[in-house]
Order: sequence, then structure tokens, then C-alpha cells
Amino acid sequence: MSKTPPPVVATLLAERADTLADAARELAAFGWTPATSSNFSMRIDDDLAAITISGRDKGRLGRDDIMLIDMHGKAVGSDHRPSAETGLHTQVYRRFPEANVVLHTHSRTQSVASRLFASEGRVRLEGWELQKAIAGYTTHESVLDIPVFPNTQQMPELEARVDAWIDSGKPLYAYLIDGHGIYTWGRDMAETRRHLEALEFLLGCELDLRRLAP
Ligand SMILES: CSC[C@@H](O)[C@@H](O)C(=O)COP(=O)(O)O
Ligand SMILES: [Zn+2]
Repeated sequence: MSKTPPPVVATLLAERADTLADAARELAAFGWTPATSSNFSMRIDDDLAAITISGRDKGRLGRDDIMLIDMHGKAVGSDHRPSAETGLHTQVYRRFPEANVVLHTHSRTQSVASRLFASEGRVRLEGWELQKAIAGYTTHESVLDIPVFPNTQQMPELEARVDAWIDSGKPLYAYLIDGHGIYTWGRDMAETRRHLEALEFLLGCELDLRRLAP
């Protein structure tokens, strides 16, 4: 096991774990984390984050289901295996210094939308009042693109696609993975929850539009 973290980090880890477990329980109650899917994390400082241990039931998380990692995804002070998708979390913390929380869920709406829009490479949100729930958006008269990346079990491949999107200069607040789910982030839990709930709603609206006005 790697070095035991100092007491101050252990205290912060426990605090983050409580916040993550509370949020996860609520998201699971919405039905967005079926069959142990989804993963959640919070930044602790520039070098460390708290993240869900791989394979745990996200609706029943306690402090023991959250572990410490460094920003390369390596376990710190634990023999447990962090989320299989840890690399996607640490990438957000590296690329967006203002981000302190990452939420990834597998709702039915997110999953269906990811399949339906995969061929277009993105979901274009335009004209919806709820776009204003995304940090920095002040009007429905804006365009909010949510990219859809191909699914893969190779996290470095996904990370490279996310990096390419960011490096092209296009804004990124969230992304879908084809047949998989959504990733979004924010400055704190409240903002990240707001992003996730708004995007779930907006994806549902886009699906309804395709259904009703194909
Ligand atoms: C149970 S299938 C879903 C997983 O493959 C994965 O996509 C996921 O979201 C949860 O993985 P985890 O390793 O528990 O963080
Ligand atoms: Zn997943």
C-alpha cells in the first residue's frame, strides 16, 4: 500500500466521501446508476482527489466506498481499485483547474441519446431556457454542443478524444460516450448536480422532439 495520507487529508477525504455518498444516493434514486454503473469524484487539492471504488453499488455508498487517488489515477493509502474510468476524472481536474467535482451517470435518457446522436458526433442544444443552468450560459439564444465520443474500454483512447476536443478550442461542459452515459463537472457539488440534471432534462427533450417531429 502507498504511504498513509496525513490526518488533514484523511479528514478532507471523509468530508468528500460523505458529500459524494449523499449525491450518489439521490442520483441512484432517480434510476441513473443502474447495476453498479456510474462513478463520482471530488478534488481534494492540486494533487489528490476522492473517487468511488470500482464496482460498488452507487446507491449504497458509505465512507469505505470512496478512496484517495493522485492526479495520475494511482491509489493513495489504499489497496482498493479506483473506478475503471478514473482517467476521465483526473483528466477533467488537469484540464479544468476550476473543476472540483466530476459526476458520471448511466441514465436511460443519456444512454439512448448517446446512441441516437453518435453518428452526428454531438447533441446540439439550442433555444432551450434550461441551457442557462450551465455555468456561463446566460440566454436560450446560445448553442451548447455536447460531444458524443465512441465507447472504448481503453481509457487513454477516450482521454485523447476529449483532449482533442478541448485543444480545438471548442467549449466543453459535458460529454456523452456512445452507448454508455454522460460525464459532467463543475466548481462544486451544487453546480455539478445542476449541470447533470439540466443535461438529463435537455437530452430527454431532444429525444421527445425526434420522436414527435422526426
Ligand atoms: C457495471 S457496467 C458500468 C461500468 O463498466 C462503468 O462504465 C461504470 O460506470 C462503473 O465502473 P466503476 O469501475 O464501478 O467506476
Ligand atoms: Zn460508466
